[in-house]
Amino acid sequence: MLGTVVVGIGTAGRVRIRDLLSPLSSSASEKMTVKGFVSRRSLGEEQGVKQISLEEALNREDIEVAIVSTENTSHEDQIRRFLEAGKHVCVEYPMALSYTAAVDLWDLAQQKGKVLHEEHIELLTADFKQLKKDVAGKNIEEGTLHFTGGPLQGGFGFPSFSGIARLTWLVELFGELTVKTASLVEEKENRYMKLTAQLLTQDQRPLTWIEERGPGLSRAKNINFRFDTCTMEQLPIVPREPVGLFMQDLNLFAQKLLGQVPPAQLQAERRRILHCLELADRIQQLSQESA
Ligand SMILES: NC(=O)C1=CN([C@@H]2O[C@H](COP(=O)(O)OP(=O)(O)OC[C@H]3O[C@@H](n4cnc5c(N)ncnc54)[C@H](O)[C@@H]3O)[C@@H](O)[C@H]2O)C=CC1
Ligand SMILES: C=CC1=C(C)/C(=C/c2[nH]c(/C=C3N=C(/C=C4\NC(=O)C(C)=C4C=C)C(C)=C\3CCC(=O)O)c(CCC(=O)O)c2C)NC1=O
Repeated sequence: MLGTVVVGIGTAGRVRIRDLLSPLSSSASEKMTVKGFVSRRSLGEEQGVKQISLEEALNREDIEVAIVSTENTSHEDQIRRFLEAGKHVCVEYPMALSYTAAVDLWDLAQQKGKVLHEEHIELLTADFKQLKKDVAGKNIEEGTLHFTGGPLQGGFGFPSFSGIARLTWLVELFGELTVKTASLVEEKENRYMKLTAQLLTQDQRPLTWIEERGPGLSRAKNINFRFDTCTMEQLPIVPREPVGLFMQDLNLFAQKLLGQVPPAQLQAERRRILHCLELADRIQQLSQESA
């Protein structure tokens, strides 16, 4: 059994503990067992699981795996510590708030011979899986992905990083991209922000990504994809799948821990993750230059 610690008890961390306590039967995650959790607050217990200190989590030999579910600004440091301590790491996206930090972390994981896995539940949703099928084989001429949501608490980093899931959608659908322009409108007093990035596909087709957050904005993604043969103006409407998103991700991570994921798939994932973080970095740079 792979002893596991969960770090950070927010929405994601609680779901991680829940899933570890009742893994999907006959799945790789049955090989994981939760040994404790780490929090900066004194919580004592969570779902019957005991709080332990970060030091204990790093030093205990029966803990081989860490799931990092804290706010984004602390991911890099926590991943580094757990990898240095010889643990495998699963981190909620984004793994870091700069491209160079992410490259360093992947190098460290390789050097230590440990699995580094970045969760991407946005790729596991039923609507995305259908969208990917619908887009396959079509030629994009121009497209927009407009995300709206409520304001984020502090610690989530620049919006191209906290919104990496949208960038990851675009890259999964249309291939590697370049950034043409980017700008950020921020009204701190209103807790409002809007990031607009102009991207280009390898065929020089324009894609616009808008990430907009403010009070009263509900969590939604609007698309407008113009292809040579048709236009898509809404996400496919499909029922939710029976297995939860974080549970699907846990299974994928567990399969990596058990060596069941082909190297080519691991490499492709790593390349996509680094590409998206490089785009996020460039978007941040251009936004700050244009400000
Ligand atoms: N909630 C979701 O559905 C998803 C979340 N994620 C990722 O999971 C991670 C955690 O997100 P959530 O659980 O939703 O956030 P959250 O805000 O519910 O939880 C974050 C945890 O960090 C603690 N925290 C935040 N700032 C702190 C500070 N400055 N000092 C001490 N403690 C602090 C909070 O108390 C909480 O325990 C993020 O990286 C996010 O991008 C990724 C995909 C989906
Ligand atoms: C209800 C309040 C609610 C909160 C506070 C919330 C937080 C939240 N959801 C996220 C992603 C996400 N959250 C979800 C889904 C959910 N996540 C949930 O907490 C719930 C209940 C669902 C519904 C099934 C998905 C699928 C993602 C991946 C990114 C995406 O596709 O939008 C993220 C990561 C950053 C981001 O991509 O925006 C945060 C911080 N999501 C919420 O819905």
